[in-house]
Amino acid sequence: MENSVDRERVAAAVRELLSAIGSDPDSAELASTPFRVADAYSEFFAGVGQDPAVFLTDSVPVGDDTGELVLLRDITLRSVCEHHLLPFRGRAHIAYRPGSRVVGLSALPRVVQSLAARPQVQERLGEQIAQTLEDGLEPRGVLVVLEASHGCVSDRGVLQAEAVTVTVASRGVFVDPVEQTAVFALLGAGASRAADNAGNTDNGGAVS
Ligand SMILES: Nc1nc2c(ncn2[C@@H]2O[C@H](COP(=O)(O)OP(=O)(O)OP(=O)(O)O)[C@@H](O)[C@H]2O)c(=O)[nH]1
Ligand SMILES: [Zn+2]
Repeated sequence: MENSVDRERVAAAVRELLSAIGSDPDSAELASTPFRVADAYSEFFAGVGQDPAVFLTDSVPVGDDTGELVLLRDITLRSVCEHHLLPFRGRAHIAYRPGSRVVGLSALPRVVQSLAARPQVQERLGEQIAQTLEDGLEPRGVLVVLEASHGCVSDRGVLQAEAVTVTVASRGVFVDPVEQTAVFALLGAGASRAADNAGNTDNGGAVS
């Protein structure tokens, strides 16, 4: 997949950043840093300009007797907050009840990874994952639970190293809090935090 990150420009910006903080970008110790950071940014922002729908094109029809819950829990989540360009990381849980189509399980983490690899806020990321699945699979319902620790909350500012942000995004049948509860029960302890924070709207709740 094409990567839109311009490594040369990132490296030049990092040289400028190093100068701005009073370091010498030409010192032997920092000589490789600009391109190392550029390589890291190429990973962090590989999803910019990508269409995550491409990962759902191989969905397959299923019979009429489906519609029962599919849950892929504990998907590794790594993104970058758009406010501070610091990482936030944790887990994504995706539940859906199929309509007439299901998708290979690996497609779900690929959608997460694509949408996470761009400057994000957690609430929008969850909503975008839910909407991508809604549009691509036309399921009876989708529920996306994200749990993440934010570097900008843990390592600077309020310095809350233990704080975990839980967000919920729902579509279709999972807008109903009763339907959500069944998924939270399967998710166990992490899910009870989600349930506490979910509220009863289709946009879910968020606590930083
Ligand atoms: N809702 C939400 N807020 C976020 C997310 N990531 C970071 N933030 C918050 O965005 C806010 C940015 O606030 P600002 O006042 O503009 O920035 P700041 O002065 O660095 O804020 P502090 O972190 O409080 O020092 C902070 O409260 C962050 O905790 C996110 O994914 N969702
Ligand atoms: Zn931040």
